Parts: sequence; structure tokens; C-alpha cells
Amino acid sequence: MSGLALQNVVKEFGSFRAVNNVELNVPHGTFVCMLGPSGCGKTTLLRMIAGLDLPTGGAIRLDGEDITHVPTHKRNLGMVFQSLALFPHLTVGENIAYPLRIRGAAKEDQKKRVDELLSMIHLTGYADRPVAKLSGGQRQRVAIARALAISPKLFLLDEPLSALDAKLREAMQVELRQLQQKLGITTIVVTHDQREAMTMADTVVVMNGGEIRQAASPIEIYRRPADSFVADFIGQTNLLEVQADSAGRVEVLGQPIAGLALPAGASKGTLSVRPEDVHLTAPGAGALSGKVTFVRDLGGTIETFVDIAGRQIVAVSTPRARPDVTVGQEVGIALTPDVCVVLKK
Ligand SMILES: Nc1ncnc2c1ncn2[C@@H]1O[C@H](COP(=O)(O)OP(=O)(O)OP(=O)(O)O)[C@@H](O)[C@H]1O
Repeated sequence: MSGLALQNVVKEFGSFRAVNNVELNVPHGTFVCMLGPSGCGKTTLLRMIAGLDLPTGGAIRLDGEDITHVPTHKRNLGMVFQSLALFPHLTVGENIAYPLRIRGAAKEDQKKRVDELLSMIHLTGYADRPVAKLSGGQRQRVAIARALAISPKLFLLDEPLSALDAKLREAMQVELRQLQQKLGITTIVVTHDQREAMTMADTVVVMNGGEIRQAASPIEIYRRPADSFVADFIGQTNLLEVQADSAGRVEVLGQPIAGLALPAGASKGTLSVRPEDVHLTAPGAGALSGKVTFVRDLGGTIETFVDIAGRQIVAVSTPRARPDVTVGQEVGIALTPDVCVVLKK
């Protein structure tokens, strides 16, 4: 297969298993974001792909070749890791040309490639600037250009935008994705920022406890989470216990809801419904009923918190569809099967 394949990859530090039997195929030219809580093993996995750590078990293949034991400098990688900062005493051009220079590229070839890359990162004319005089975003773009100078087979980035302020980070996410699409380079980014992952990735890989919980497109991860960990980790969701009643119907908080099905063979599960899919109705008109406990008006969205038998549900609406409710009011909650996902417990 063309691209990257992780086959049963394991990493142990002493008796602690940081990465547990990871299987993943990254087709050539795709963009993968690895996402998960702190300590879930995403950096360790990236370091093994980079050759900076050796797996305890399993294999890593690039375009069909087993590279598990190939040293980093022979893997043909571009890397932007937090620890690999730019050389502060060199100019922008010298930084970008550095990987070409140490590989013995001719001076004119270096210059041509630097100009090409500067145009790609929208910094044409910046070759002679000292990197110390660049803004945070410009510096990050130079780091990206330096990593791409050798036209690598694989582009690896670890939290590349985390040092930037929120606005710039969002702009850079779009830029990075556009650059990747233009070059068609297989790219893997580690991030803890789900918005970043959803913006850039063809495939989001959600990890927890050293394992992949789900690898799928951003929209599938959001709409069809594989389990309650993924549902809760990605975006906001309402999680409610569900079980089969004596007649085999699915009950949510004691109320049977038509059209819901439990996972095969299960008598219990967890229902996930996104706040934007929760609709408030007149009391008694919905599948469930509860009492409004709080209304948060954030300008662009309005969140209504409803207590149902001690469980809290959040409904989100736009100002135009603002629910006409006040704190303390009884409301109904409409739950339709098409917006609910029932997950394994
Ligand atoms: N060299 C090491 N020796 C021992 N334990 C390690 C080592 N490197 C990582 N670990 C442990 O392995 C686990 C996974 O670490 P890793 O850095 O891959 O997590 P992460 O998902 O990238 O977290 P973060 O988002 O905080 O960077 C953690 O529990 C960490 O403490």
C-alpha cells in the first residue's frame, strides 16, 4: 500500500504500556490528526513514526517498506516538533536551506527551492530577514517550509500551532491544510485541539489510554462516535443511560422512546444526543420532561440547561430560534431517533 501503515504497534516504558496494539493505515496524500487527552500516547506514537523512539512490538511501513528500524535521517521525513526550533542566528533563507545545505545541494538549487517555499508560505522577499525579527506565525511558517525543503515522503507535526494565539492559530490551520492539499503530502499532526483536528484532517484518530478509540472522518466522528468516550471528547454532547424495558423497548430515563435500538446483544447502553439536536417543546409534548435551571446567552448561541430527574441536559439554539423559556419553567424535550446515537456501555 502506498502511504503509512502501523501494524500492531506497541510501546512500553518499563512495565507501563504507553501505546497498545495500534493498527492504522494512512493512505498516501491524506491528512491525519491524532487527538486525545494528555498522556494518551499520541506523541509517543508520532515519535515512533519519526524513528525517535523504537517500538517494543509491531511494525511501521512506509510505501510498503518496513521502516521500523530505519534511522530517522533515512526515513525521508519533514518534522515540525516543538523542540525543533529555528536557528535564531540564521536568516529565514538560511534556515529553510539548511536541510539542503547539509545534504550538499548546489547553491543555486538551494536558492530556487527557498524562493519556491517562501512563495508557498506567503513570505516572498523575506529570505534575508533574521528569524528573530519575525512574528510567531511567520516563524511557524518558516519552520514548516524548512521541514518541507527536502520534499519529504511524510510530514510529521507535534502541536505545531499551540504557541500561537487563538486567532492566528485558526488562520494557520487553514493555511496548513491548503498547503498540504496543494503538495499532496501525507501528513500526521498531533494536537489536543479538536477544532484544529476537525478543520484540517481527512481522518481524525481519537486515542485514549494508548489505544485508538476511533479513526474516521471529522463528520463521522462527530455524528457517529464509536463509543461514549469519543462522543464526550469530541464537541459537546448529552449522555444518558438507556436500557431495554420488559417489552424490549428502549427506555431513556424510564420513558420508552420509539425507534431507538440498543447495540446488538446489549440490554443497556448510553445515548448520545448533541445539544443542537435537543428541541424544547411544551410540557408533556416531548418524549421527556424537565425543568429549566439556567439559560446562557452567548450572543451567537443560546444554551438552555434542563434538569430531568436529576440529570442535566443542554439544548443549544440560535438567537432566531430562541426558546421562549425562563428558569424554573417546565418544558418537554423532543428526542427523535435520527439524531440519537446509542453507544455500547
Ligand atoms: N520516556 C518515557 N519514559 C516513561 N514514560 C513515558 C516516556 N514518554 C512518555 N511516557 C508516558 O507515556 C504516556 C504517553 O505519553 P505521550 O507523551 O505519548 O502522551 P501525549 O498523548 O502526547 O500527551 P500530551 O498531550 O500531554 O503531550 C504518558 O503516561 C507518559 O508519561
